[in-house]
Parts: sequence; structure tokens; C-alpha cells
Amino acid sequence: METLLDQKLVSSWFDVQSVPQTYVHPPEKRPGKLNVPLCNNIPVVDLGSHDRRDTIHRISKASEEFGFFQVINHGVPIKLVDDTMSVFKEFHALPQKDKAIEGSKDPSRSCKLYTSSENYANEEVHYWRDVLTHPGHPFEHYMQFWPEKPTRYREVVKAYLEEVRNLSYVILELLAEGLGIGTEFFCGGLTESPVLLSNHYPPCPDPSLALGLTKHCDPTLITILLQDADGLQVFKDGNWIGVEPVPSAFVVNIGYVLQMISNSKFKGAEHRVVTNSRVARTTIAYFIHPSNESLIAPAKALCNPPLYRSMKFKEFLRNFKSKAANAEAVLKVISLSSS
Ligand SMILES: O=C(O)CCC(=O)C(=O)O
Ligand SMILES: [Fe+2]
Repeated sequence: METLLDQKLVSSWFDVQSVPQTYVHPPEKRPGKLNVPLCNNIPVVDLGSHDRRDTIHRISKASEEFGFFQVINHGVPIKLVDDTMSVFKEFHALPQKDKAIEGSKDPSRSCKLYTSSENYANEEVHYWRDVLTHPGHPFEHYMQFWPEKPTRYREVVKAYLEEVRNLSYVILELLAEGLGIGTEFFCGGLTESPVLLSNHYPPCPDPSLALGLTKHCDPTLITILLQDADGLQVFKDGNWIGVEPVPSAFVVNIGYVLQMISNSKFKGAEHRVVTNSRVARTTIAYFIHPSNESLIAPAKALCNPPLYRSMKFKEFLRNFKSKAANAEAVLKVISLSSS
């Protein structure tokens, strides 16, 4: 008989003496040595600065060199940021049965709770994380399926999603200006279907063997992430570097979709998540996704020559999922040179 979700959740059984075999990654994929330096090279950009040209320069340079940057003075009220993190921590700390009920209200399963990856049944090794996900827009359609425990979930998460959506337009406008493609570029279907994902990584008895999430690049334009502890690492010039938690900052990373639109001027950065044995880690990711029917292609002004095929977002996503996030395989499908 299939094990029930509430028993599979890592948060149901993480307090074990050793990592179960099904969570031990092969040596070449394990984190191994854990003293990866926390990197303060990843730029922290002050969005409150009045020097817009300088802000655009910093964000563009970070997107070219790292595919990652952090933003402070971003305009999302700090109390709301803290409340939202508390709400998700409370959610992940609910009794397992409650979580399973709260995370399964949507018959179409676009709002859902799962563990490891969406491919749990077929993956070779599991990941040390539980995930709650649901669309971030439009509220009228999806809010009825969001959790009602903790009781303030809907109120707080709705306010958070509204603020982060506004922030996403501020950041995308700066990125568009940096690319020279006009500030309205990202206003339509390209940003129509954002998704929220709250990852929860309980403490792990041996973080050198397990992974919260394997090396991947996001299937997004950009991802805006709130993290409460370290664990996120970026692959840069053949080495892993840790993204330092900066209080109340958002971590922003470039995904494949913006890599395609920018014709490789901006790079989708590969990253992974390691666990730790001391504390649980909770993150809230806001994935900026185009609508399914949106055409994604290099912006005309940047095509000299185009490096990527044009395709509907749903076609891209299907390919991304079927390649299990393997970067080489994904790039082969989206690149023009290999078609
Ligand atoms: O939890 C994190 O730090 C990052 C999560 C992530 O990379 C993802 O959900 O794609
Ligand atoms: Fe990611």
C-alpha cells in the first residue's frame, strides 16, 4: 500500500540517528565537505538608492556575473516579511495530519503539499525537504484552496504576494532597462502566472550525505527568495559558494526564461540547497512564470544572432520537467545551435 503523504514528509520523521539509504546521494552529488565559504561577493543592492543608473548597473553586472544578487530597502514592509516567515514556519510545524489536509484542498492539485520533488515515486534519491506550493495570482481563483491553518495564513500570504508582485515589477523594470529593451517588456503574459513555494528543510543527522535540493537552475524569469538561515549555494566558476543570509533581504536569481529572453546576456545560475544538523531552515520562493501560452524567445533587440529557439512557456516547462532539471539536457532543447 502506498505510504500516506503525512508519513512521508521529512518533518514527520527527521529526528533519526542516521540518514536513510533512500536519502543518501551518490558520492559525486553529495555536498561532502561542508566548509563551503559563505560568500559576500554576491552583490547586495540597495533598492532605496536614488541613483537609478547605478542601481541598474549593479543589478545588470550581478546578473551577468553571478545570476544572483540580494536586495535590501526593497519596500516590502519588514513586519510583513517577518509575519509571512512566521506563518510558513507555523504551517510546517503543524501536526502532520493537519498539514496533509490543509495542503490538499485543490482537486486540480495546483495548490499542494509534497515532499522531496514532484517526482517522488520515480526519483532515485529523495531530497531532505517538504514543500507547500500554490499559484500566486489571481487570488479570486486560487485563494479558496490555500491553507486555513495557521488561521492568519490567507490574510498574511495574500498581503505578502501583493507586495512581492510589486517588487518583482520594480526589479524586472531595472533589468529591462539594463538590457535596453524597454521598461514595459515584462508587463504582460510573461509575468502573469507567479507561483509561491515554501521549502522546509528539517535538521539532518548527516548533512554531508543528503541534499535539500540538487544542483539546478530555475524555470523562471526570476525567483525572489526569502531565507531564514544559510544553506543555499551557488555554482560559480567550478566552485560552490554559500549565499549569506542578510536580515530581511530578498535573494534574487535569474532563471532560464530570462536567460533566453536576454539572449544569454544574463545567466541562469545553478544552485543547490544543503542541510544542517542544528536548525530547520524555511524559505519562501516566488517564481515569476509566464502564462502557459506566452511565447518565450530572445528579445529582438538582442538577437545578434539569436541563441535560443522560441517556444511557448508550457513547451519549455514540459521539457524542463522531463529533463529532471539537468542543465545540459535543458540547454540542448532550448538552444538553437544544437537543433
Ligand atoms: O530554499 C532555497 O534556498 C532555494 C530553493 C530553490 O532553489 C527552489 O525552490 O528552486
Ligand atoms: Fe531554485
